[in-house]
Amino acid sequence: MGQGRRMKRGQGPPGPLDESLVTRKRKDAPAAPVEARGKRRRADVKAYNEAAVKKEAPKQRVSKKNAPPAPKAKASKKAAPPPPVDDEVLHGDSDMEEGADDPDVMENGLDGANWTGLDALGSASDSDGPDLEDDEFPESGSDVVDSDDEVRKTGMWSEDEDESDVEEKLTAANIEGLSRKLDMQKAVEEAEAQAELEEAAMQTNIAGEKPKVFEAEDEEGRQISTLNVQDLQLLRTRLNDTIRVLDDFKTLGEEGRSRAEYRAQMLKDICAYYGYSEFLADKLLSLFPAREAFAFFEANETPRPVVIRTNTLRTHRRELAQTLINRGVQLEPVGKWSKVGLQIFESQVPLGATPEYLAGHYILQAASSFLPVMALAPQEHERVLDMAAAPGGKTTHIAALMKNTGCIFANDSNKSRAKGLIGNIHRLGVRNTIICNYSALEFPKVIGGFDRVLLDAPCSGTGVIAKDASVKTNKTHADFLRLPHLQKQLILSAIDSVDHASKTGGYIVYSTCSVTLEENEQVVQYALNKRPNVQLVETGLTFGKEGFTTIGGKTFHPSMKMTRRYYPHTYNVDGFFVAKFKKTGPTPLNAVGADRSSANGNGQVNAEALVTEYVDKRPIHDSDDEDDFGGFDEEEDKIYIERAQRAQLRRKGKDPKAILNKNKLEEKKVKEGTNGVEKKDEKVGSEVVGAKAKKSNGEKKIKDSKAETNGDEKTKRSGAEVSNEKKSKKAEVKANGDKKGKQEDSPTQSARKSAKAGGAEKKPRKASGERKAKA
Ligand SMILES: C[S@@+](CC[C@H](N)C(=O)[O-])C[C@H]1O[C@@H](n2cnc3c(N)ncnc32)[C@H](O)[C@@H]1O
Repeated sequence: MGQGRRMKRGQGPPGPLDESLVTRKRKDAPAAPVEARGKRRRADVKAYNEAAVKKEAPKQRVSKKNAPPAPKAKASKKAAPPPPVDDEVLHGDSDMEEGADDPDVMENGLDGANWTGLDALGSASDSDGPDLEDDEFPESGSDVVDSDDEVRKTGMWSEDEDESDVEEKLTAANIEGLSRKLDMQKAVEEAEAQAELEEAAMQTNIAGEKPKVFEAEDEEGRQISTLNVQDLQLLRTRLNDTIRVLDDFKTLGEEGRSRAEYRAQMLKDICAYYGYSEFLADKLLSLFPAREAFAFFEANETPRPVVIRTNTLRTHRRELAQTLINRGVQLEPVGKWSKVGLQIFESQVPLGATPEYLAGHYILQAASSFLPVMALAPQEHERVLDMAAAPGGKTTHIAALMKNTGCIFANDSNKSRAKGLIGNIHRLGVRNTIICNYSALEFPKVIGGFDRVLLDAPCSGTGVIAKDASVKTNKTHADFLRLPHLQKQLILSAIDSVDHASKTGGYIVYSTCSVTLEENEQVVQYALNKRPNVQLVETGLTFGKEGFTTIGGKTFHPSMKMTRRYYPHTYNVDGFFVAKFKKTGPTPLNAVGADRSSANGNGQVNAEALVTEYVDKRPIHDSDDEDDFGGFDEEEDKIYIERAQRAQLRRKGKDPKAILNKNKLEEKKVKEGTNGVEKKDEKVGSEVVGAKAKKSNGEKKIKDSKAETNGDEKTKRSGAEVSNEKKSKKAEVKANGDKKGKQEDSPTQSARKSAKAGGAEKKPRKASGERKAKA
């Protein structure tokens, strides 16, 4: 925890829920701006929001001292009108099992702070799909997968109630608990607001007077640069003054001082006040105008609301809400933008240990983590790859949207995290998911041809500083080289793993819980440069700021505005980034040189491209359009396939010679016409051995891929002197023994390499050498 955070008033465990907001929310239209409250930080954020709306420099200081009196929300239970008719849903992202280090993991603290309100963010996107509709109005015998009927039938809502009835009752049940707290909260806030006003009256600069930001000493003669714990208030005052000046530099700037000097002072003060390293504070400060940056840093000091996502594979939202309310949980739907989430205001039971939690009726998940999955919009019966899936918040959401149909490959390179993924998948009743433990860089060699791919990339976590304050100080320049490099490689893997010809999909979603350019726009731009066969498309998300097209002298492709940015200070969600691509065609052979650098004024992407080792991750296509990728050498493939078959059969204790000879005989017959139609795929026992069989399903694909790899490796190891019988025999034994078969090249790649290395005619010779060796 940084110094600033430690020292700051009101820091530490999440504060109590400000229920005045809840009441206000019920009273006001959902999209109404949240009223300022007594707490200093929130007043600052409000001031920022107001300034942004009015687009004029605030005349007064922004701090709590200067904030206008906060209108008090009426706390009375009676005063609360019925809730909006539209059903809002709350959801969260990660599970408690997800581990404290996971950005998705929610803190246990409950804080209702919601100054812009998750409920004011537009309506749920289509991607929440019919599941969610069902969730709203479940019929008996609906699509709930597991039998938790006893939990579901609670009598709060009868079958024939309409939506508004349901909402009214849900609200009524909640409001009783909420209003008690509201009364207490109201009294505290009024006292606090009054104190702040008095304090502000004493300290506010006279309007129009130029703030003296660069005074070396405060009025008591202390050096401002050596401000200590007791001087936080002074630091804050100076921060406010600096921001005022930067807002209206012409009028308020001191003579002889440049903007850069004020900015440098602000940077210094932010580091001191909030406890950031100068490196990171500078990076974050550069993303926003001064006032907005301040709001961002402020928001990072407050926990985000606790949210749970209803698992529609097991229950319906309103039934879950009813059950939890009965257990003493105060909750409310998150907003119209999602139909599966519930925002938790207070709970008398640990949310990670309720019977409903253990039965998989919900998962604790940050609201922002819904967004990439909503953008992905997986369809029933599709094949979906979640490349970095652990601990599974998004995988299980995808499974719910797909109603447990189709097939999800949930991959994570971290074995222990993958175990958490397994746990969540079981708990939530997901049955359409295969878990893998590869580096995602190995895709699509592991398996490709997906309808959709989600890459929720490993990142620096600058969007979740409220959850993990260590990010403030532990991120270095090296991290912002290493992570973007990995992200760039991963995004190419993601693109190459998608089937551009998918009838229902062909989409890739890239997301991070970071707000830096390096991990977001620059990665997306890199993908556009390297893969001209993708383009950005709308995410379908109903809120979020547009991605940057120009910032700080950098220029990105105009379509970057279709990406979405989320910030704690604008939406009260974790900082997040979401981009959606559509793959429009196969990756061309000249992908390395593919360049859209005209879109990038600073040439940065190209420079990076030069130092980025190109890894060919084009999909191993098995369809008829393989020629698009340079074509196959059938003869050569046959040799590889045979080797793989032999190895496979030997592993199974069968005699490869006998079986393969028999096959050859049959093949000969077929070719001679003795056997009717020419067959391409043949079977040995129950094993599919034809290269083209891999298109039939994922499992077969993996088998073939492994088999091919064995053959490939063997070729490599035997080298150009395969005529040496001993060597090739050894190589074969080695390759066959390598059951796991660390995958290296696909047959296509291998063919390309060998063609480059010295002509196709060499290969058959090698192979015949090996055959001789075996004989
Ligand atoms: C942001 S987290 C994913 C959170 C997950 N999508 C969810 O919703 O629960 C990033 C994950 O990437 C994994 N990871 C890091 N490098 C990887 C790689 N090269 N291949 C696959 N996964 C990787 C990490 O282990 C981590 O679990």
